[in-house]
Amino acid sequence: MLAARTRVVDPLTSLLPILDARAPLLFMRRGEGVAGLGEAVRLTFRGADRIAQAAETWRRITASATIDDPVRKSGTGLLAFGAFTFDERSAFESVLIVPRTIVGRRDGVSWVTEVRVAGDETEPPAAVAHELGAEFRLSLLPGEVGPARFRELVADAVSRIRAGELRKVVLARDLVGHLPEGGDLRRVLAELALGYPDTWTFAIDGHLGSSPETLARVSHGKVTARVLAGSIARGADAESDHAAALRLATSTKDLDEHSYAVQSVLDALAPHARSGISASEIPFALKLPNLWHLATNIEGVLSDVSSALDLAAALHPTAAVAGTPTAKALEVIHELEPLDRGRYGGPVGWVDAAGDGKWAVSLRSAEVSPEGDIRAYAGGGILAASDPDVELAETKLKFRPIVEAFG
Ligand SMILES: C=C(O[C@@H]1C=C(C(=O)O)C=C[C@H]1O)C(=O)O
Repeated sequence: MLAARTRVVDPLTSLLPILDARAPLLFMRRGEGVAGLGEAVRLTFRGADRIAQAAETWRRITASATIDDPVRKSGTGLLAFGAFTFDERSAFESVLIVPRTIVGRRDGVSWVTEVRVAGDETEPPAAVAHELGAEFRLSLLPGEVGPARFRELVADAVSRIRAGELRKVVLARDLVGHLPEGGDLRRVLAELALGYPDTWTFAIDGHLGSSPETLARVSHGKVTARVLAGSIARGADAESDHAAALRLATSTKDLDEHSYAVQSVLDALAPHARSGISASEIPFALKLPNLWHLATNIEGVLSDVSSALDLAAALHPTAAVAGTPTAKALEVIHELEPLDRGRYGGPVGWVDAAGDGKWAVSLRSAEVSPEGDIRAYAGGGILAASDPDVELAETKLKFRPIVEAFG
């Protein structure tokens, strides 16, 4: 049995300094979001229906909880952070974590929620800022799939697509490194948040990153998503940058790749939003510091009681991280990619007791083990027209946020 009590507090200037240096819990964009301290409950899930199981368990937990929440915004009251593996066979755990103390900040309002577990008399940790640890720099080096191997994998995938086995598959490679003794992960999160303010900066169970892609956001019965697929490097000056965006927006290969990803999201949401879901006809070019992406915003009104986590279960894996058709793409990933993606490519985010929540696709991310071993991931959608060198260059750009944040 859980009891949660939410109160408005004096406006906080930043969520970062209150986080735990080695086990930060955070989901934030443009400085607003939620942070957690301690663990009241930690649930782990495995197997094909790991996300659906988590959604069901969360419904049970919240139904029996006592919630004192006069603030009543999305994210106030009881809340769980979650990070789910991309693949059902991953050795990594999929987790839901209910912190003992939750701190939120949105639209000029800051709040704190304290969570108590029946029988535990200890006080939830206080949300106080503490100074960041010493600066550090580390290099991330090629891991299991180095650049040469990645090019081979892309070439293999292209020939399988040309042979008609599937239309699109997303392949990834990895970089590895080690966190120095006492390394404060808040330094990494601060770099990510500063460099990529328009993305979701997250840290959940040692999985952290800065994702531009919203898998599903539920707020008061409305669902929104942002699909990304199709990428091009930013230009060095205004003119070439504009030309790059134009090239992306008119590239048949990228528009095709994008439409597969949008369709996979529309199909998965349709049963939950019967009165219709709308997506813009033509994708727009989303500008990030390292890349342009083709992007489509999707929105609808929920026609059932699905929580944000139910929708994450319905949506994962989208064509943006797996491919098209999904089952075949997963098979090809298993065959070609000798990596355990961990929570990269999986849903990361939070859900509250009302079912509201925000889930991103974990991209531009890394796993940091309790021992400090780091593995970062980046990938891209491979189509019949893909070129191994271009795909490799794209993963370099996608690694940039994480490489710079650690370096
Ligand atoms: C797979 C990644 O990104 C995804 C693939 C993209 C692409 O292939 O163009 C673009 C954005 C993401 O949906 C990644 O960042 O690792």
